[in-house]
Amino acid sequence: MTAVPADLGKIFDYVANNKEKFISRLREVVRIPSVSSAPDKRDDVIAMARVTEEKLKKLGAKTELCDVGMQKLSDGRSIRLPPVILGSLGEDPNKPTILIYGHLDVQPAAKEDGWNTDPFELTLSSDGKRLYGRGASDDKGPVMCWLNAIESYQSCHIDVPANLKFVLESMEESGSEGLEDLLQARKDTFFSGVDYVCISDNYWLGTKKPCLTYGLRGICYFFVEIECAAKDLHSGLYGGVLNEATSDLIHLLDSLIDRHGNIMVPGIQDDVLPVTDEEKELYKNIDFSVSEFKAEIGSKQLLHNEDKAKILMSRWRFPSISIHGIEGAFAEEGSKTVIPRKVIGKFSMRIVPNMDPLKVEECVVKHLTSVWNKRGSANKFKVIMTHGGRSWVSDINHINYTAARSAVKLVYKVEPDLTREGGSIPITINLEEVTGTNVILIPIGCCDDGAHSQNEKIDVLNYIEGSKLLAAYIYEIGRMHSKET
Ligand SMILES: NCC(=O)N[C@@H](Cc1c[nH]cn1)C(=O)O
Ligand SMILES: [Zn+2]
Ligand SMILES: [Zn+2]
Repeated sequence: MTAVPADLGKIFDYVANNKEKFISRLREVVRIPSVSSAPDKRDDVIAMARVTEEKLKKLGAKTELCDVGMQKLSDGRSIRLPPVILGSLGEDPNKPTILIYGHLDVQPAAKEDGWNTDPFELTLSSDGKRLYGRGASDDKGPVMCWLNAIESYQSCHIDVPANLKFVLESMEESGSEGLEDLLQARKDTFFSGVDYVCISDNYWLGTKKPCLTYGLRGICYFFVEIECAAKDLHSGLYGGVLNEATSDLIHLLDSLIDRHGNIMVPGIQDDVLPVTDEEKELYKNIDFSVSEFKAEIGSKQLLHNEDKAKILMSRWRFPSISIHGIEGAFAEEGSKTVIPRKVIGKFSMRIVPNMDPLKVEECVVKHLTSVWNKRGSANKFKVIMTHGGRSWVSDINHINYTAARSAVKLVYKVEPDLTREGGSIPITINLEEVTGTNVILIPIGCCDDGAHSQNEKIDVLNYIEGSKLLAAYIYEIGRMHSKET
């Protein structure tokens, strides 16, 4: 393994010596409940953007809070979308320019959902190893790692070897509404002259070995709505006299996937590319333990039980459908005997390269409409795709990946695995298109961080070494780019 250059060594020491300060930085932002899907939290989402903008300004960045318009809510109201931060630090024509993307919004979280601690109060575990809190790993922790890295360069009086541009949005967990239009509007201004794009918004495949990620699935999100009455009804007085909305909905949802996880929507598999022999080889070398994976999710039996490649392919390169919930259905404690008047089923399909969200929409709407017509219910039926984002696969031979691999080796002293991921960051492909350059995902946290789940955490080690990693990545881009040009 190569030795750490002296300047980078100083930066690594600074990061290590400022662990407490960097943890406090994360604590301050986890405290802001910036839940993008909750309209009543919109002021907090905006506050989070303002606080982060101030932090960037303190580091000397030029910033702009960009208005991206209004959001139409399902009840017909409109509220302002949170602003997107565009920032730039350095404009040296002799340096490469890296565009950094991150998001400041989080998934909802409540103590009653089963958190052991207040989700919006960053809490250190008693052994001092883990930091619990919503957004600790997805994605406030990684965004703070960038700030920690820049502060470390500046405090060590070491020139940052790249110009940095930032695009920090606050609607990622809700389909990145407004961002695509902003990218298009600023294509020839802010987003021009970018040499490399880097995103830290995903996770290691396991808990021990770092990885770099070159592919993501896309996502098509659907609402299917059934209405059976003008008001909620007493099931003793009205049960047995009408087709209930919830039964109709469950029938529709059950038509999407079979017991083996096969998607039953006709046309969906048509565009999925066959697995090549070359691809099969790649899966063989990936460090992934099926038993650890099963233990992590707490599931006794998987669909492809002991087959590592099949499990990874099901997560990374085949489509899947998940049913997320039913709005309007009784879900609280107790035994309420209600017939809900209207229910909305929410499900999504993760999509893979060569699949088009518009075609997916067409297939799903056609399938559900046909199942509905066969059902013969007199109720009202509506299905819509609320957002559709494409998948993304990158070129791992680009200098962006060479620099990141080298950075991982400098920090973690291992060669990273190159992975794809089943989650979606739909804006990734737009960032690639608008800048016309390569995108890399550098994950900071571990697979067991519990993003979107109860007790989300980031390991102190990942947060601190992650700050070093991003500093080393900037360093290696600076070094390799000047060699290349
Ligand atoms: N860390 C990335 C992430 O969690 N992305 C979300 C994106 C999304 C799309 N629609 C709703 N959320 C994901 O679920 O993959
Ligand atoms: Zn995220
Ligand atoms: Zn997320």
